[in-house]
Amino acid sequence: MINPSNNDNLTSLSSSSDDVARNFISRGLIFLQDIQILELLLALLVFVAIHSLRQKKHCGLPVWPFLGMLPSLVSGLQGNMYEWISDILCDRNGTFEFKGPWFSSLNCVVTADPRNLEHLLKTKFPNYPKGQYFRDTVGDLLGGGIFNADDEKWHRQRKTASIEFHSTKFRQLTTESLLELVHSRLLPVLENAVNNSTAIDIQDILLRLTFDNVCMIAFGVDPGCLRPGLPDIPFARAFEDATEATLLRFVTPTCIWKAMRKCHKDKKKELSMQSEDDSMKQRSDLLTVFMGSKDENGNRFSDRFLRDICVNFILAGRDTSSVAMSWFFWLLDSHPTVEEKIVSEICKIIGEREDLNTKAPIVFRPEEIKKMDYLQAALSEALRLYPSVPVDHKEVVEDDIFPDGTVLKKGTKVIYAIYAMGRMEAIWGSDCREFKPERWLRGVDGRFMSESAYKFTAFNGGPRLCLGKDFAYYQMKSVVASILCRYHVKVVKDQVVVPKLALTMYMKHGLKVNLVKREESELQKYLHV
Ligand code: HEM
Repeated sequence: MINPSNNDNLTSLSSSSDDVARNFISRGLIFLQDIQILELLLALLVFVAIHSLRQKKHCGLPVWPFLGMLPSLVSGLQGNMYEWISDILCDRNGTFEFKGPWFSSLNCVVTADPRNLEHLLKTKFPNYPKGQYFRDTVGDLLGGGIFNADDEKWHRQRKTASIEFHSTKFRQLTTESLLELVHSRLLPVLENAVNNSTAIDIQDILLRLTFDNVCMIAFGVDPGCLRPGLPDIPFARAFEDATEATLLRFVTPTCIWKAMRKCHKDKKKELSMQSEDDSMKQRSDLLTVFMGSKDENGNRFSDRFLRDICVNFILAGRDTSSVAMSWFFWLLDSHPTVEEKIVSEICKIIGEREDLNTKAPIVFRPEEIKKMDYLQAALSEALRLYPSVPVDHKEVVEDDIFPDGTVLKKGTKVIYAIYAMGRMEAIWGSDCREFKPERWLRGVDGRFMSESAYKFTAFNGGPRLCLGKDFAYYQMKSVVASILCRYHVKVVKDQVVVPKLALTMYMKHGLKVNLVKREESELQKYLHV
């Protein structure tokens, strides 16, 4: 208790009341400071909100101080990124400028305007190379290979590969290897699944098929991914890991290089033996052709460069067509009339055979595959809506202006949104989101008519048009026709189908299907129309 007569007590009373006052003042000051900080934060928030709202009206997307459009990109990444880009591009009449955070190199121009595509892929081709940024990102995996090369380095590879792709020997190799793969490997695996009544992941099976096929074409070696039991192949797994790692820029794909080095050392040994043994069958795979070629100085290509060539070709031809077929089968599941028309076309073509034997298993001939116009239209329509390469990119060398008026500064990155292009009413009309193979057919006899490569950009366009386009169509038509004339492909209930965020548009969860044998009577019905 406090005694008023006691000085000490009084002193202590007065000092404690001073303390209380001091405490009170300092707390008040802290409180005021807190309020000021709060006010400041509130003011900043209001500023940012007003700023972003004003920007939204101005540019289509909010541009946040320091962060640019990053918050919108992050929220776009939560859902379907490609749909998000498509919506913005439709809203912005085909082109928009993405502003990344100030500390990043994400600034770029995104376009889906065919006039701009023609400009950058053809008219001003030298001004739009892949560029340093791309080379730095994927250089560890692609090295100096065709995908990663520009200018003379690209031109040299393109010329050699182009001659090879158009040679009779190469066409023969691709046709024969595909026939073998379909009949000795794909169909037995499918038949096995039918007999065991098991659902299969058709995307996985098709990826295995095209991986084996492209390895046979690129360096004459069959890795055997598509076999009963669907074995895990370390080389294929290493390739997958390395491409995924490249996307994330955490790359050290030594495992691939070791595998590639081994393949091509074996090939060197084989070639040296070949010169000794003339009776050995002549090989016509890409590696053999490049090993026999010389550079502009008359020197043989280095081992490292040959390895890059192989990696690039595998990457180009490995997943693109299998992924396209997977999306195609998924679309077909909900479009039975399209399926009926494809089967009817196949049967009609088979029915024209003079030596038709309805009891023998159907093995398509190359000239029959080429006649399948409706099937080609249906595959093109699937690729229009689900292009295997959903976005691609270039870098601006010198300041330029796009035909739509967009100003481009030297060094700007340009993204062309192939997926979004299939969803632009301005390009394909109001039914652009519908799966309609008929839009590719012309005339009374319904012949397939290709579209401008700057409108339908699934295979790129201009001097860098996909080198494997004809082969890819041939491969996809052979595989699809061989499956559809034997089975109905039914997607399992509750299958979630969404694209994976990667350089190639895989289905994130694969595509589980049940195969149902097609009745003989159904084929007979079409055979006699
Ligand atoms: C549906 C199947 C395919 C699609 C949609 C497709 C699409 C493309 C695209 C978009 C490009 C341009 C890539 C870029 O420059 O960034 C390209 C280039 C290329 N494709 Fe394909 N492709 C397919 C199948 C194939 C196949 C099966 C092969 C080979 C066996 C192949 C070989 C190439 C090559 C070598 C290039 C590089 C051309 C160059 O840069 O000059 N493609 N392809």
